Parts: sequence; C-alpha cells; structure tokens
Amino acid sequence: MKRIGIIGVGEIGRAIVEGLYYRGDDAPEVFLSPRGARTAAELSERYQGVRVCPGNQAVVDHSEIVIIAVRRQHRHEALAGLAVADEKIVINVMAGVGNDDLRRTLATEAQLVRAIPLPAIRERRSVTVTCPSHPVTDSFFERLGGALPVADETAFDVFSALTGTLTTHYSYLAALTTWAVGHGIASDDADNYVRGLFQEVGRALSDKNRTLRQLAADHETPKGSNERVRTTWFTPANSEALTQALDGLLADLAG
Ligand SMILES: NC(=O)C1=CN([C@@H]2O[C@H](COP(=O)(O)OP(=O)(O)OC[C@H]3O[C@@H](n4cnc5c(N)ncnc54)[C@H](OP(=O)(O)O)[C@@H]3O)[C@@H](O)[C@H]2O)C=CC1
Repeated sequence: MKRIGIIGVGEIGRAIVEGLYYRGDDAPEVFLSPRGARTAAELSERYQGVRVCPGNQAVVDHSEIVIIAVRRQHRHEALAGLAVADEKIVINVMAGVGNDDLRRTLATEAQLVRAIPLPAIRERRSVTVTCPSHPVTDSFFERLGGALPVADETAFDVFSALTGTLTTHYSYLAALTTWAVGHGIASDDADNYVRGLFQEVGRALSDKNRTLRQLAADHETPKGSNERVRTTWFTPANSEALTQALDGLLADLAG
C-alpha cells in the first residue's frame, strides 16, 4: 500500500506515522487531516512523504487505506458527509465504535476493519488486534510489529478491554513509589528502584516457556514477602472487583 490517509492526528495517529517511518524503509505516502494541526504540521516537516490535507475529504480522496483515529464522540463531526469509494479500505481504531456504526456514519460499501494500535507501534513493538482479518490490513500491521486478527467483534472487544488496564498498571507503580517516599526514601531512589524492579518483570514476560502463573510462582518463596502481599492485598474480593470493572467496560465497548 502506497498511500495512507489518517483522519485525527493525535497520539495514536502520530504513533502510526512514526511507526511507518521508523526504519525509513519503503514508507508509504501519508495524507493527514488538518486536525490536530500542530502534530500534523510537525510530522509533515519531519517526514518527506507526509502531507497535510485541506480537509478530511481530501484525505480520503488521496488514500487507498484511510485510518479513522478521532475520539469516539467526534466521529460524526469528522466523518458525516464524507464520500468513501467502495474500493477503499477503512481502518477504524476508535474504541467502542463497531463497524456497523461506522458504516452508518460513512454510508459506504468500502471494507471496514477495526484495529487496536498501541503507542508502541511507533517503534514497531506492539501487536495490533484486527477484525475482520483482511490481507491488506493484516500485512499493514505485520510491518508495524505484528497483526492478531480475531474471529469477530465480540472477541475484539475483549482485547480492547484488556488495553484499558495499562494506565492502572502505571498508577500501581506510582503508588508503590509514593508509599516508599512516605517512609522517608528519596523520590528519585524510589522511582529508579521501582522502574528497575518492573523492567525485570518485562524481561521475564518475554520467556514464553513459562506460563504467567508459573512466573508468579517462580518469584515467590512459600510464606515469603511476595506471597504475603499477594494474599493480603490481591484477595479474592480485589480480584472480583477487577473482573467486575472489566465486565462493565466490556459491556460499554460492546454498546
Ligand atoms: N491513545 C491510545 O493509546 C489509543 C487510542 N485509540 C483510539 O484512537 C482514537 C484517538 O485517540 P488518541 O489519539 O489518544 O486521541 P487524541 O485526542 O490524542 O487525538 C484525536 C485527534 O482527533 C482530532 N480531531 C477531532 N475532531 C476532528 C475532526 N472533525 N476531523 C479530524 N480530526 C479531528 C483531534 O484534533 P484537535 O487536536 O484539533 O482537536 C485530535 O488530534 C480514539 O478513538 C481512541 O479510542 C485506540 C487505541 C489506542
């Protein structure tokens, strides 16, 4: 695919452009919507093949693949009235917006594919869940770190809910640091130490020979400190609260 359009140039729109140009190898031409203006201008200055269009219709007209990366609540304003020819491919990255919903807004017979690109796509380090599978979009995301096509939008929404847990994880690490600072540890020391601990977790996760439960068991001494925190804090009630939060999110994503 040689011509990619992006409507909505915010965090994820930027990450996709950076991923496409990450190695400078055979990057496609990219056509950006005029909004968000600052990011679009910056990207078009940085990369020779990136241009900012005068409007969203021009993005569609120039592109073979059109990526919709506005927030869910802005989709009507951004998309209503656009003419999308049936031979285009539209990649819908809006969380909680099904392909039926998008088809009503765009009134097109074009192929619509949902995708969950993550910020690490900028370094081609994340796998993108897609639905339905399509050879063009699967190979597009393969190039950007990997594609994981799933059978239907019900499965897609489960993966989408999982991505909603990321900032909780960062906040958990920040809470650990705050606790240590509250006990007199210098903020920088606490911060560096917690980062180091969990970078090690990241490395251990790449060992696919051990299940997640095995990894947990391997790091735990019977009756030791890890077991104590796990069983006194991550209790069945806490685990059930997490399940409920995810079930609630899933219900909202499924609409
Ligand atoms: N951030 C993430 O990690 C992920 C986000 N997503 C999904 O991607 C979408 C974008 O998220 P994110 O990048 O974080 O959000 P941002 O708010 O960073 O970006 C959204 C962009 O849409 C632009 N926009 C608003 N209205 C219009 C319009 N009428 N026409 C064209 N562009 C418009 C905004 O421009 P302006 O600045 O001018 O208002 C803004 O630049 C969301 O639907 C989200 O669910 C999916 C996977 C991961």
